[in-house]
Amino acid sequence: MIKKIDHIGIAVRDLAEALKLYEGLLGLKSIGTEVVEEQKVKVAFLPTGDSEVELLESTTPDGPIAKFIEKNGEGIQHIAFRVDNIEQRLAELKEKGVRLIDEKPRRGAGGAKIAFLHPKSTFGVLIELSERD
Ligand SMILES: C[C@@H](C(=O)O)C(=O)SCCNC(=O)CCNC(=O)[C@H](O)C(C)(C)COP(=O)(O)OP(=O)(O)OC[C@H]1O[C@@H](n2cnc3c(N)ncnc32)[C@H](O)[C@@H]1OP(=O)(O)O
Ligand SMILES: [Co+2]
Repeated sequence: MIKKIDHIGIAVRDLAEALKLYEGLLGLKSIGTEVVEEQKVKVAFLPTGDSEVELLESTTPDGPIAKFIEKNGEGIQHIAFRVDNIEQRLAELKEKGVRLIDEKPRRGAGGAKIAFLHPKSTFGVLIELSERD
């Protein structure tokens, strides 16, 4: 079902400041920033081998990233797994009793189809499933 870790999502207050560390000091290279309106985030993706780091800054005080930082401070907010046939994966997980945040895929960064599983049903980790061509 899962092909690889697609990305690790890290919530930050200030994307430009975070890039100074990830690019300037750690030497990763952002492949570009993008606003994903539906998720109320501005993101940058930095490839690390076969997986990526996703830095997320909130675009509004009430978005999921702003709420996460308010409660927990900055840090790892989700892990994303690459899957095929996301609709079928979601249907199977739902049938097995896993709590879905998204019953149907939404559009994520780069046009990927994404859907989140609720951390209360995944041992405390917010899991994103991601399918892209
Ligand atoms: C652009 C895209 C892409 O990659 O393409 C993205 O990644 S967008 C990435 C940003 N988008 C998202 O995260 C969308 C999916 N997330 C959501 O729908 C929400 O953030 C929820 C995960 C449902 C949390 O909602 P909300 O903050 O309203 O609820 P809450 O604070 O009362 O949290 C309910 C319980 O879940 C826990 N909880 C909340 N967020 C968590 C997280 N990130 N990891 C682990 N646990 C978490 C809380 O501690 C709480 O547990 P206790 O009750 O024990 O205290
Ligand atoms: Co993500």
